[in-house]
Amino acid sequence: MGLLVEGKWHTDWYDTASNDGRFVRKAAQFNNWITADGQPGLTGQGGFKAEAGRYHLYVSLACPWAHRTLIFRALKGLEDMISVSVVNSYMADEGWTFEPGPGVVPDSVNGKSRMYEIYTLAQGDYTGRVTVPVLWDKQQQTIVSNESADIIRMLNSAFDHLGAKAGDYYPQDKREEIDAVNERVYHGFNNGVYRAGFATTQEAYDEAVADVFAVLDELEHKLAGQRYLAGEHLCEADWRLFTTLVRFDAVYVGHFKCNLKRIADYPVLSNYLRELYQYPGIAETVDIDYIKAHYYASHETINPTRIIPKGPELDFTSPHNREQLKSAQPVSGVAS
Ligand SMILES: N[C@@H](CCC(=O)N[C@@H](CS)C(=O)NCC(=O)O)C(=O)O
Repeated sequence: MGLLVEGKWHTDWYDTASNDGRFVRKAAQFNNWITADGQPGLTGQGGFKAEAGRYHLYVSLACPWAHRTLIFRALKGLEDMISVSVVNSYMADEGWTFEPGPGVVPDSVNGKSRMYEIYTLAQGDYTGRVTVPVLWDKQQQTIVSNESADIIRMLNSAFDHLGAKAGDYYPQDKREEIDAVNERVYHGFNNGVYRAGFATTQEAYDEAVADVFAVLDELEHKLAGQRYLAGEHLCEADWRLFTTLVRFDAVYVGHFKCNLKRIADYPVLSNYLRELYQYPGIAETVDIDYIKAHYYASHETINPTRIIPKGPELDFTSPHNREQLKSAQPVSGVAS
């Protein structure tokens, strides 16, 4: 674990001391958008036109934020248009690397061996954390974005005219509702598990765990009466929830001490999780062994022995009962 300061790599764990033991996630620093015509998007510079073969994703299979981007690449059928590299699951003194190992797909675009070299290639004097996912532009030789929330919105629509699969996971008429759910799920749950796991005071941990389970209790109730988070249509908010749910029993219960309950103890959420896992193309984006290897081995301050637990036994392939709730075709026709 480390960070870049003016283009130089420094070995450093997260600073929680200046925040009373609380883990505070820093905002991403590359905020450009790929658009259909290359016009500027919501933030950043223009000049990133959607083109097949032009862009590359750098991901870790462990990272729930990077996982979102792999899911959207699969949902939208962009595998042939956007290439991918996968870092080694072990993140140590050099940060993310392309050291050979299970699941690793080397950096075929820039031939680098460490992720921080991709950041310095884009910006020689970069200061900040070196995170995945990174969306890379092979043409301009730079980072388009390192913010997963933005990347999935680009993948959702910018490549549609080039033959991406139909399906709008952020439809205009649902945006307000999706944004509100995202807000709650992000702070309390997606980032809540990290706030619990990386807390260095009892108070910070207690606060975070209370948030995590308040959200889970709420969602268990909500999803008992509706198929998906924004109603009958599967949407972006569901996929953002999914990446944390699918890691929860394997990693967040034990390693991050979010152990009041497991997802297996929530019948509605268990069925919902299985439905999303079984959605075409999704199971292939989930690698539980890689995920466990990353968390238990990389966070030395949390698990100094680096022993990876054997369990739990998980089966996301068994039947779910969600068909009994009404579903509808997403706006432009993805099967429900
Ligand atoms: N805002 C980013 C957050 C990404 C993020 O924090 N990724 C983690 C892995 S799960 C990372 O690369 N951490 C390395 C570090 O902080 O040094 C996003 O959602 O894209």
